[in-house]
Amino acid sequence: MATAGVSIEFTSKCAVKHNEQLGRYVVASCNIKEGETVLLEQPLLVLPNLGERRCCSCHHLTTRYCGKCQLLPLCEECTSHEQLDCQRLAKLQLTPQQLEQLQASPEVIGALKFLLLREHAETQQQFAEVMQMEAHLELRRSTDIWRSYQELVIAPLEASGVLTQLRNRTELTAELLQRLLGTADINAFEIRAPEQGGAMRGLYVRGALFAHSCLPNVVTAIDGVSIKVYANRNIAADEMLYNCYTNVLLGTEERRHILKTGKCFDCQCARCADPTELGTHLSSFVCNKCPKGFVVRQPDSGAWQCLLNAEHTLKPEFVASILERAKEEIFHSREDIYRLELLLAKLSRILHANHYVMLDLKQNIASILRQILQNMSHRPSCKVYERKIRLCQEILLVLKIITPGISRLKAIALYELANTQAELARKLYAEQEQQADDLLLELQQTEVMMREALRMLLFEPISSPEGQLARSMLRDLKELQNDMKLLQQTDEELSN
Ligand SMILES: C[S@@+](CC[C@H](N)C(=O)[O-])C[C@H]1O[C@@H](n2cnc3c(N)ncnc32)[C@H](O)[C@@H]1O
Repeated sequence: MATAGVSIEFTSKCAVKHNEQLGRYVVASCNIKEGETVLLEQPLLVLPNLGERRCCSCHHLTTRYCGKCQLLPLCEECTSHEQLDCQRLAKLQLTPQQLEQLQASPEVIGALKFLLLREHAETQQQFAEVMQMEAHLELRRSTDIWRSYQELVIAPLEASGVLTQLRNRTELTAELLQRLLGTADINAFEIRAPEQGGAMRGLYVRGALFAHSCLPNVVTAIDGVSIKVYANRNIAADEMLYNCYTNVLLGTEERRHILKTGKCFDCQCARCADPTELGTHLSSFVCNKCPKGFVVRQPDSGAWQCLLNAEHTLKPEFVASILERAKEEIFHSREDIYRLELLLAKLSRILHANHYVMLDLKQNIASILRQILQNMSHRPSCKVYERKIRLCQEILLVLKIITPGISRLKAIALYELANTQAELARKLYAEQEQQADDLLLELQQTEVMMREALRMLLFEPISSPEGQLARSMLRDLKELQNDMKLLQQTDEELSN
C-alpha cells in the first residue's frame, strides 16, 4: 500500500470541478504550456489483473505467498510486503482449508488490497478517497462482469470467513465489494508489469480525475508505477483537461464500445461526432456504387450511408463481419509480409486507405520491413526502403490529425520515417547513385524530422521504453550530424 503523494504541479495548475454529466473533472487553473507537467503521482494501489498473482513488493508474477500472512503473494526474492497489511491478515483466524481455498482464488487479491485500506487508521483517508471515486454501481448491476465478480471474488471471500473478521466485524457487504471492484474498472490505468509484455493496473486518486476525450489535451506516461500527466499542447486557463482512456488508433464504433462497456459513458467528442472522423476516414468503407464515394456511419441513426448518395448503404452486420474477418486474416498473416501485402491490396477495394484496419496492416508491414532493413545480410533493395517510407508517410498523415501536438505515436512514426530516409540516402550515395550535395540535402531534411521526433519524446520519463527510444534517437541524430559535418567539410575542401 503506497502513500499517495500529490505533486505541487497539480495543486498549482489544476482545479477539480464537478457537474452532472461528468462527475468530478479537472480544469486548468492557469495557462499551461505544451509539454508542461500537470501531475506526478504514486499509485494508491497496484492491482494485479484478474487471476494473476503478483508479488506485493516487486510486482513480478509469482506462485508463492507471504509466509506470515499467507494471503498475499510474495516472491522468492522479496522478504516482506506492507507491514500493516501483513500483520492484519496474519491475525485472521482462518483454517488451513480456508487459506488453501483463498490461495486457489487469485481473483480475490485486488479486493483484499482495497479492504485492507479500510482496516488501518493510517489509511482511512485513502479509503475515503476511494469511496469518492466513480464506480457506476447501478449501470454495472446485473451485467456479466457483475456476475463474474460475484462468482470469482465475492463468493470465495464469503466462503472463507474473511469478510466477517475484517474491520472488527462491521458489515462488509457484497454491494461494497462490487463498488470497490467497479471503482478499479472505471478508474485504474493499465500499467506495464515488470516482465516484457505483462500488464497490471494502477489506481491514482488525482490521475483518475481527468475526463476523457478522443482528442485529448493531456498525455499520461508511466514510469515504473508512478504516473506523469503532461500537456500535449498549449492549454488556456479554465480549459478542461482531457485524457484519452482508449486507443486513438481504433475507429469510432470500437472506441465508443470500449468506453461504454468499460467506463459506462457515451463519448461526445468532436471526433466521435464526425462520421468522417475529422476527415481521416478511419472507419469508412469504399462505396461499391459511387467511384469516389465513401460509406460512413451516421452517429445519430447508426446507418451506414455513402457521403455522395445516401441511398447507397451498407448493413451494420455486413460491416461487422467484414471487419471481423479482416482482423482474423491479419492475425493469421502477421509474420508473413507477402500475405499482409496481398491482404492490404484486397481490402483496399472495400475499406478506405486510412481505415483503422488498413493502418494496423500498414503498421504490421512497416515493422517487418524494419526487421528486414536492420539485417544488412539481406542486402535490401531500394524498393524495400521506399515501401517503408511510403507506409510511414501514410500513417503519419492520419496521426497528424488524430493526435495533434505532442504525441508518442507521431514521434515514433516520424523517427521511423527519418531513419529510413537517411539510410536510403546513404545507400544511394554509397552506390554512387546520388551526389554528395543530394545526400546532404536529404540528411538535412531528416535531421529536421528527427529533431521533431526527439522533441516529442523528451517529455517521457527517461527509464520508460519511450525514454529509452529517445536516447537511441539522440545517438542516431548525433551520427547524422557527424555525417553532415563530414560531407560539408569534403564539399568545402573540394571547392577550395
Ligand atoms: C476515471 S473517472 C473520472 C472521474 C470521475 N468523473 C469522478 O467523479 O470520480 C471516469 C468517469 O468519469 C465520467 N466521464 C469521464 N469523461 C467523460 C466524458 N467525456 N463524457 C461523459 N462522462 C465522462 C464517466 O462517468 C466515467 O465513467
